Order: sequence, then C-alpha cells, then structure tokens
Amino acid sequence: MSIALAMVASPQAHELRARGCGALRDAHGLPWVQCLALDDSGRWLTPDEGEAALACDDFRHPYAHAIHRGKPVRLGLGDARSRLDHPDFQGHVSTLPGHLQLEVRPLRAVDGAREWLGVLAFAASETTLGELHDDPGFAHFETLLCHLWARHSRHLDERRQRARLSDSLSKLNDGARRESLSRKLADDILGESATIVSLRQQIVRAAETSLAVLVQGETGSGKDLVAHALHRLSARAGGPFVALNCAAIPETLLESELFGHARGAFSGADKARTGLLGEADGGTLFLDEIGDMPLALQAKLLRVLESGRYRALGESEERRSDLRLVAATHQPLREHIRDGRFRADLFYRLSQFPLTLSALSERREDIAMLAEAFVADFCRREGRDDMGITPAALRLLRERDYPGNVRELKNLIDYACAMTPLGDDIEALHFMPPPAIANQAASAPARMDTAESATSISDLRQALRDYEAWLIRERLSRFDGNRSLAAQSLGLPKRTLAHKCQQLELDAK
Ligand SMILES: Nc1ncnc2c1ncn2[C@@H]1O[C@H](COP(=O)(O)OP(=O)(O)OP(=O)(O)O)[C@@H](O)[C@H]1O
Repeated sequence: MSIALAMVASPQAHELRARGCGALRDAHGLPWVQCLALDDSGRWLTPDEGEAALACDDFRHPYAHAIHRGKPVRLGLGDARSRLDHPDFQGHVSTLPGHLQLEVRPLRAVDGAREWLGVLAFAASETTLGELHDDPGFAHFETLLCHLWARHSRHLDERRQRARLSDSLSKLNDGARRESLSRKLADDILGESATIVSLRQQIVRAAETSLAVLVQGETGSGKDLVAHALHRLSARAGGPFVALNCAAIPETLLESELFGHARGAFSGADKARTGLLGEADGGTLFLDEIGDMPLALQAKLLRVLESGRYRALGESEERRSDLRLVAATHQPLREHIRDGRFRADLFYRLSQFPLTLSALSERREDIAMLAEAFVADFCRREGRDDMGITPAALRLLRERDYPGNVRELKNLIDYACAMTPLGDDIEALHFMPPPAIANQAASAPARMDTAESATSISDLRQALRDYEAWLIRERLSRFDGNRSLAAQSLGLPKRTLAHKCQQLELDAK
C-alpha cells in the first residue's frame, strides 16, 4: 500500500518511474532496475538517468526485442554481454555479475492513446525472478505503473496540445492585429501595388521591434513618411520623434548637434546643449541622408548604437540614451562602403531591419490613386470644391517619368489644381507650365543685369540673397526636387546646397 501511495503521489512521469524502480529494488532486493520511456516519435527509448537514447529498431539491445515482440524477454546476462554488442546497452549492464538473468518487460498503456509506454528492465537471480513472478503484488504493481504512467503521458499530451492551441491562437490574433494595423497605415502610405502592400506589412513588423531600421529609396519616394509611421506604430509612440538631416548641417556642427555640448566647449558655445541623442531618449531618432555623415562621426555613432552611451563635447561624464534609430538614404551605401566613404560595420548595425522603397516608375499602378488623393488634399487645403481628373490627364500622369518620385507627382498635381478653373476637372494641358511663366523663369537672371533693375537695388546683400534663392528654386524645380542634380548643376556640394536651402528658408526637398 505504501508503494502504491508513493507512486500515486508522483507529480511527474519520471518521478513515478524512479519511485517504482526503487520500490521494486527494495522489496525484492533486485540489484538493477531501470525504466526506459518511449519518446513521442515512437522510435527512441530513453533512460531517465540522462543516458543516451536507444533506437527501437536496433536489435543489438534486448529492449528493441521486447517492444517488437510485445512480450517480456528474458536472457542470461553473460550471454547478453557476449552476444549483444550495443555499446549503450553494455554500459547499462557491464558491472552486473554474469550469472544473473535480465528481464525486459514492455509496458503498454492500459487506457491511454499511446500503445507502448516503454520498458521495465531488471536483473536478478533465477530464484528471485521466480519469487517475483509468484508474488501477486508484482502484477498489481505493473498494472498500477502502467496506469499512472499513461495518465501522466495523457496530461502531458493535453498540456502540449493546449500550449500549441494557445500558441496558434495568439499567432492568429497577432496576424489579425498586424493586418488591421497595416490596413490603417494605408491611409497615410497610399498605394495598392504589391511592393507598397508588402512595405506596409514590413513597417508593422519592424515597429514591433526595437531594431535599427535603414530605409533606402530614391529621393521623394516616401522615406520620411516611413520613418514617422515606424515611430507612430512603435511602443515609443508616446516618446519624442527627433529628426536630423545629416546633409543639411555643416560638418563642423553635426557632432555638437547630435551629441550636445557643455557650456564653453568651443568658441560660440555660450550655453550647454542637450543634443539630439539626448532629446530622443525614450523615442525615435531619425537620421535622414545618413550617407552624408562624415566618417569620423560614423565611428562615434556606431559606439552609441553598440553601448547606448555617449559623451557630449567638452564633458567628461558619459550620458545614456534609450532610443530607436531610423536612418534613411537615397545613396547607394554599398558602393560608398567599397569607396571607403561609409563604414561597413555601421551599415550592418543600421540595417538590422532594412526597408527598401521602390521608385514610383516601378509601381505605376499606384499613380492614379496617389493623384486623386493629392487633388483631394489640395481642395481641402485651399478650400476648393472637389475636382476630378480627366482620363487623358491620368494617362499622361501614368506615362511620364518621375525622377522626383511621389514628391514630384504631388507638386505636379498641386500645380495643375491651381491652374484648373473653378468647376472644371484637371486636364492634360493643366500640367504644362504656361509659356509666359516658363519664359519669365528663363529670363529672370538676365533681367538682374539690366540698368532698370540695378537702380532699384538698395541693399546689395538682400539682392544677392534674393538672386541666390531664385536660382536655387529654379534649379530644384528644373530637377524635380532632386537635390543631388540641382547641387551638381550649380557646382556645389550637396551639403552646401542643403544648408543654403535651410538658411534661405527654401523647401530643401
Ligand atoms: N506612398 C505615399 N503615399 C502618400 N504620400 C506619399 C507617399 N510616398 C511619398 N509621399 C509624399 O511624397 C512627398 C515626399 O515624401 P518623403 O519626404 O517621405 O520622401 P523622401 O524619400 O524622404 O525624400 P528625400 O529623399 O528627398 O528626403 C511627401 O509629401 C509625402 O507625403
């Protein structure tokens, strides 16, 4: 009765087997008793002592014979040692005297779903084995062992099934939640092309993590939009979103802008400044045009990303900032790595979750939807009645090139909306600049030279600033907002152009 109680009280199958083996050893003075459990695949028998599993179809050990026959197997140990050359089995019985008998009994689940549970193996003298079999308590013991073992296995199966069920339910919920987020995102990141649908799904995935995201894509393709969406959907949405355009800040100021500085750290630093790394603590730092970051600063940024620590200029104390970094570029960073202009280690650290935006010309099917949304935006902004777009105008939009991508399309639509008379729909002709404006644009620099305009100038600096602003605006518009091309055409580094745009309060984009 005490054996039965101890077995019933076993919380787990392996304890049940250990208590059963112990009881058998003690009650009958057996020198060696062991249980081996059949695994879920039904192919391996595993001892509880953490020894190696033995294959059920390897007939070099007697456990396989017992399972396959479905009946107990008995053999002399001396014989077993010389005939059966399975190393693990030999390991089990190597220290036992050769005159003993080995009995292996397959154990079957009485009421469980699993047919075979495993085997019970023990060694004893022939006399002891005889006594054991004559003892009616042994048969009860074996029945109880099988019954309890099967119950444990059943519970384990149920637990696993429940875990699998709850796992797949939570995956299903996750899937539904992600699907609904990515549908919501479609209100901001418009488009139904396969690449945009997949982009929205990736944004939702990336937002769930704190991985650094590198957004790559041509100018005007929506990188800024993606960075904002990542922040909004992330757990950091309640924290700050801090953006820095690395191309728009002179190299010398970039470091203090990012890292901050102590008062008096350099000439002109009359006040201490936190720096954007500190400002972004608890939120997202968006580094646009990361390809323009100087090499020395790249190394420092890498250190911040690796350690979360940084030191402001002129300070000895390290600061910490817990931020998620989103970086963006339209430049081919891999080429820059080959040319030694961008650090490979930083590139890999930034692109823990890479996102690539396709050019608008690769998803022309989105053009009509974008155009209609931009027309509606214009009407809302300008308080105008809704207007449509004629099929011919839409055809023109679908067919033209877009080096400036979605931004270019948006500007084009804004212009056409402004050119469309009240109550009319936008027609193809409304996308063409009127000759008067084109001519005026072409002749403006020349007019600056005329005596008439020269006499009206009373502030040379202002006049030069106006001329510069006009010229930059003209180039940006000529190259559809592409800063690299505009800068190139004016013989300026792109960073300088971006800086000038900021100073002159021009839309740098
Ligand atoms: N899929 C889109 N749906 C709606 N608007 C879009 C989409 N993609 C871009 N836009 C709009 O196009 C304009 C340019 O987008 P954005 O500034 O995000 O481009 P960018 O890739 O960051 O450009 P740059 O490389 O010049 O910084 C913005 O007005 C933006 O709202």
